[in-house]
Amino acid sequence: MKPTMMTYIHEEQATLSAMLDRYPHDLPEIKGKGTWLVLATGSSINAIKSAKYYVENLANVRITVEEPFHFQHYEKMDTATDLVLGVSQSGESTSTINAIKHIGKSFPVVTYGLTSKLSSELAKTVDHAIDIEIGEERVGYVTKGYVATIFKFMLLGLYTARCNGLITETQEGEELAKLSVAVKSIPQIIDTTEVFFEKWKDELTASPRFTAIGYGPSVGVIKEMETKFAETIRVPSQGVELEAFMHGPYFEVNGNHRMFFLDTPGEARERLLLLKAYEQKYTDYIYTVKLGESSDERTLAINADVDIFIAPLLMVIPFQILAHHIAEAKGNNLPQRIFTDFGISVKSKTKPGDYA
Ligand SMILES: O=P(O)(O)OC[C@H]1O[C@](O)(CO)[C@@H](O)[C@@H]1O
Repeated sequence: MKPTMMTYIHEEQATLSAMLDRYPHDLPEIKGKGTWLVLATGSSINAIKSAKYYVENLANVRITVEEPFHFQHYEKMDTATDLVLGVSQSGESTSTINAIKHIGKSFPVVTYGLTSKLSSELAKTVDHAIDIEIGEERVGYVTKGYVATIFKFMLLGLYTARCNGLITETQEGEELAKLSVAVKSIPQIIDTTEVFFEKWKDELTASPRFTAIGYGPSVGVIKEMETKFAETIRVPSQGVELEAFMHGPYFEVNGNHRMFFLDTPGEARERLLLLKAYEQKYTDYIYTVKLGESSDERTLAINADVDIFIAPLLMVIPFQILAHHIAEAKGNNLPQRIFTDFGISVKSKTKPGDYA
């Protein structure tokens, strides 16, 4: 039988747990490098945005995350940059490979690549390749590889903190224990999402438009909702940062709009709740994905003991499942691949994806 998104979603817990067991495995010892540039596109850039704050806080580094094509052609390299990391699950996204080649030729900076394919062009291009450790994901709408990319980057941050003496061995162990708690909660998140989908299936499936709103570390999550819903459900879907939504996009809201609010602790939460209450006057279709508990039936509560920096690893899982289920309920035949010549035609990939 062909694997589906759900096949890989159900493998997420075991995969991440095995990565934890192998830690620090193939992670490089990065010492004395404080200004990192990360280049990635699609789900890979969303994954890095999701892990960025965790890594920055722990490893005391400054991370700039950029779209590689735009960066290569229009941005100016910060000469303080002392590490460049290209992230591509397939290792075959041309923009990431080309930007790394360009930087390697023009600047004396060490390059790393994070990929699940060590034989890929990205892996061959960089000075040091790091394995995402999932093997190949044979469904193009990536799920397991997405959370594994977040996780591996988090583990890289943790190991870097340790290598630079920023945390003790005991603190490193405590951090690994926190990550383990997060990983153990995945089956419960899957179950909760299944119940949520069954309840709201009809109105979600009938939606002409989806918007997700969040802030801080959740921005990676809402951006991945945008990517995953567009790839699978194939109706306009947008992830908008909370404050950005308040400066224009709110004019678009109408009674058909389905809106997801990502409710996480933080200073910005008051504004999120104000916005949610405001929009509830204009559409009935407001849903919340919340860290913690809730008795509200339109809230999908992720009851896991994680902080806001680890939360993006878990909060994306409901969106992965909803993307799959809503697409199937709409009658989109996901195993039937479409636009198979796209990547080569527009030169966004070095080769067609090897999908089931
Ligand atoms: O992580 P990669 O392999 O560079 O892929 C980036 C993006 O490109 C796609 O494969 C589409 O071309 C997306 O599914 C993916 O998110």
